[in-house]
Amino acid sequence: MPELDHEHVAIRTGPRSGLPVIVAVHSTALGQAVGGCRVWRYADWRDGLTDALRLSAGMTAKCAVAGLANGGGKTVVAVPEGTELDPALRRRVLEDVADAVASLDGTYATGPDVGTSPEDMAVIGERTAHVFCRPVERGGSGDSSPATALGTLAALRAVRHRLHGTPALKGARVSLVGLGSVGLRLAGLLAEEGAELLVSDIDPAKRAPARELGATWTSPGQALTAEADILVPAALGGILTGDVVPELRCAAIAGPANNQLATEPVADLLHERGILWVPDYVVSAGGAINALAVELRHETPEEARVRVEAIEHTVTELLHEAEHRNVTPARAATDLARRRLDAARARRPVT
Ligand SMILES: NC(=O)c1ccc[n+]([C@@H]2O[C@H](COP(=O)([O-])OP(=O)(O)OC[C@H]3O[C@@H](n4cnc5c(N)ncnc54)[C@H](O)[C@@H]3O)[C@@H](O)[C@H]2O)c1
Repeated sequence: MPELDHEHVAIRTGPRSGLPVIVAVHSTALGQAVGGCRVWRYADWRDGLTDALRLSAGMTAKCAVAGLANGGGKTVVAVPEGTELDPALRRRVLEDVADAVASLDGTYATGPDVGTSPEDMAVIGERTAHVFCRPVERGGSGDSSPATALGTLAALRAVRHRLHGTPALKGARVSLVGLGSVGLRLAGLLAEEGAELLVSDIDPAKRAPARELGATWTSPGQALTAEADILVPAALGGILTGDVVPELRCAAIAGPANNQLATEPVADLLHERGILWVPDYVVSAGGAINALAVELRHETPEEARVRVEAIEHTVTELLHEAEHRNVTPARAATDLARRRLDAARARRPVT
């Protein structure tokens, strides 16, 4: 059994909702732990706990590599199969989450994730100040997707530079899987830059906006294995499997979709095939960077934008280090996170 390396894990049956509310604080070595609130269906609440442990550790790495003075945490509400989350129950769930977050005295702040929205964060904000991304009119920084898309664009510039010696994306062949909140915005930014876009989504309604951008529409399966300079996963996780790797015809992969690798060793398979894979948690950090800059540091949108665009520099440095040490960018990223965490722990004596 692996060791528990989380600072604090709180599991309670929500007194109002009766549903399992799990808050995992992985690390506060760099500062207050941050990470979204996932409200999702699980066959067994223990699967929700596994998710919370994994996702909160991922947030620690994300913040550390992005150079943020924050640690990682996550909230999971494990909704049992067959439970209908009507508006009344949803409110009770959010109030239970708010009280669980408040009980941690500011060591952790939550935000939106799969199954929650900025509006939900406003409900949580009625009971605790430790919440990010409420709607702008309710005092938050709102939807994080625009900043996530902008940060992904910055990562793509770094990849393009590494592949072709220029950060300009004009003429770059980009294959994008998933035209949701982030993917569609990113497609728009790439179209403005003059990239050659191949796009896909399981939702046929996304075909019309794709056409408006002048992008070529294809099926998700074909987009995944299309000949391209850069493949951009922007839908759900797990699309890079051991079986898919031999079929890929792209030079690099960089996208915001969480947990793209079906299993960790796929990073090595990609490396062996000479395909550059930039870890998703590095590429997708723009939303968190923006929310923390605006809400914690009270920076202007322009100052926050500069921080988000610095993802280009972060990725450039990572790719440089990976090449220099002949390791995968994934390895270079985890090593960087570990160095920053170790340095922070060494500075902060145990009380
Ligand atoms: N929104 C953010 O700020 C943010 C931040 C960090 C990471 N992410 C990650 O980025 C990804 C996209 O986020 P989003 O907010 O745009 O989500 P979203 O739900 O708005 O969009 C996802 C899109 O993917 C499509 N899709 C689902 N399965 C697909 C498949 N098999 N093939 C092709 N398309 C498929 C959906 O139809 C939808 O259009 C997610 O993995 C998310 O966890 C998002």
